[in-house]
Amino acid sequence: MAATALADLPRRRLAREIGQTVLIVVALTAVAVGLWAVLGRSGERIAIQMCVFVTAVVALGVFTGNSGIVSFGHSAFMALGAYTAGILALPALMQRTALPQLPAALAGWELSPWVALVPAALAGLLAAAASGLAIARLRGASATIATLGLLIIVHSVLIGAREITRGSQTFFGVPRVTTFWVALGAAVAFVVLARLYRESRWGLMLRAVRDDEAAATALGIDARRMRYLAWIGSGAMAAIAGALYGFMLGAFSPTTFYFGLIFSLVAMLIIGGMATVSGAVTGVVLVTLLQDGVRRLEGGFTLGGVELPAVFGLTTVALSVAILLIIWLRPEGLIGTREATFPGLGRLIAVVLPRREIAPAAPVHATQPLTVSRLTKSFAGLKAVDHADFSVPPGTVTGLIGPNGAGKSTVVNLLTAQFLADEGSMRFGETELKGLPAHRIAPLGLARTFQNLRLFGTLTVYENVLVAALAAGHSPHAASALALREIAALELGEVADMVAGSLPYGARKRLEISRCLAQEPSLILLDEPAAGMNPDETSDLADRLLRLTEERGIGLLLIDHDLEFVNRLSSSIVVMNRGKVIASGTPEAIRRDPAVIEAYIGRGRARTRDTREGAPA
Ligand SMILES: Nc1ncnc2c1ncn2[C@@H]1O[C@H](COP(=O)(O)OP(=O)(O)OP(=O)(O)O)[C@@H](O)[C@H]1O
Repeated sequence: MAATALADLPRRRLAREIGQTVLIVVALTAVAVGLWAVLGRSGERIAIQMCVFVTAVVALGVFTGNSGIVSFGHSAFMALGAYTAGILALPALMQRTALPQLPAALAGWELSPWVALVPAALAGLLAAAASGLAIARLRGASATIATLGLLIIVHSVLIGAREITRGSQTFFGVPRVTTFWVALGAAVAFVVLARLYRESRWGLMLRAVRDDEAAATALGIDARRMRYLAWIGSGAMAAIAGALYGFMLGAFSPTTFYFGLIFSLVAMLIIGGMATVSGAVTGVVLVTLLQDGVRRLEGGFTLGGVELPAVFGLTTVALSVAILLIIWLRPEGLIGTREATFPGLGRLIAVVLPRREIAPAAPVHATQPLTVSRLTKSFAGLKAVDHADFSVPPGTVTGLIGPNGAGKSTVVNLLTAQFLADEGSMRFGETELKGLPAHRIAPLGLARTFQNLRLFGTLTVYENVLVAALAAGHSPHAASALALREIAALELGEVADMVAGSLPYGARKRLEISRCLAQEPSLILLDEPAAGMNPDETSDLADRLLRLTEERGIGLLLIDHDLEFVNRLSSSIVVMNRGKVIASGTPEAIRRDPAVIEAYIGRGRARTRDTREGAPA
């Protein structure tokens, strides 16, 4: 991709995003209006329920889709929203009849249903803010189980608080104001909100955390905070969806918002594809149509003259079969991991959007040395790093070599707080790194790559680099210009719009370095950047790294088994063996050091990759 085409990428991406949102809104409106037009009154009812469920599933997707954590707690937020809005909007006479013992603070408000949506959202927000303190700390199955706990707790509280909710009895008399246009308007508003969030700085960072939490944290992204923000936002949105559902039903009980509801909502999200807003909407539309179709057959029907009996629960069976089929045939859901798109529309919108410029590279003027003293880390008695001492002068390339298992990667993992050090200190300039949480390391100017590539697999090359620049605190405009610069620097322009997970190996390796550079670090810890590369690729990488360090003054701590590569780049080399630093000095001095020769060859390792590729001899 030529530089001009690369500079055009953010504009095309923004146009595509706008096109995607327009496509969802138009498709949803067409289905809703179509149902009403074709089926009349019953179609209108189905369309209203479909749109209310779109608000609920889109709200659920804001957390579940972007964090990858399935939540069963969102119907609890819906219940809180429905009861809060219902109580406050209940006509006074009805309130006295249905809830004679309602506490004075809640009685007699008789709010307009639209005004009642505000306290409903607040109730969801507060409940999410409180429960999120625990849930945002968790990930995977433990987080999902915690959300299940939330659902059970809220359900029990609603049943227990009889004076406020009528307990397990039906809560009735709620004004039925969720009309077709209200439901459609809310669904469209939620779609736009969810799309804005997904493509925002916070949404992109949470998706990076979802794809690889360790890599995101190494960029300075606070994973818990990102999950917490999404949980709160989606909790408030789910409460509004719940209030609209209550205003649609007019009467409900705690059971309305229990397992049955959340099972349907999660099923819709899984069927459509939970990673995207278009997936959430597709899931709701398809499941609504499926359920409605099957419900018509539930009471029995005649097929080719044969009378088939009524089958109770056929809709639930159909939904379960649909989920099983999707999980089996297309685990990422019908829409997949990329938002549904309409290419022509994106190109049209691109014409009116401004172009971004590629930012010029500025030297970083690294001034902070890295000083490691008496650093120690044991794993179950094995001293992976044993009182290691070395330093990396600012703006220089220092090699860190040693045989397999010497402790090199563990040093990098200690420096970036992936592991906690047992003893010793690691100072970067004036700052002690020991004790800092992982996401506080990158902002100091310390970036890293991983021995086993850790990219954000569902994000594009551009988004991988963009999220690094955003995490470094740049404005969206500056981050975009920076991302383009680093993509061009590593010659990734051709693949800039491709999903990182689909790149060839060499390009992935370069992308990891490009992502580091977008943070404008003063020191990069490169863990085996040339591993798996052929000699031509390795020599090409060495040229690039030399250019980067010379032109920009960035320092490198370079780990690699290819000693020719390390020798070519490094002004000094630190050698580790069995956790200890056994030598340090210039490449020439290291090559002649008897302890180093012993470590590499003395133990009969002459045929290892290290020695083949130019071990000190
Ligand atoms: N998370 C862990 N749990 C237990 N042991 C570990 C862990 N990480 C590393 N080790 C052990 O610590 C020692 C040092 O490993 P480390 O990966 O740091 O070595 P290395 O020099 O980077 O090796 P290589 O060049 O093969 O990557 C090894 O014996 C390894 O098995």
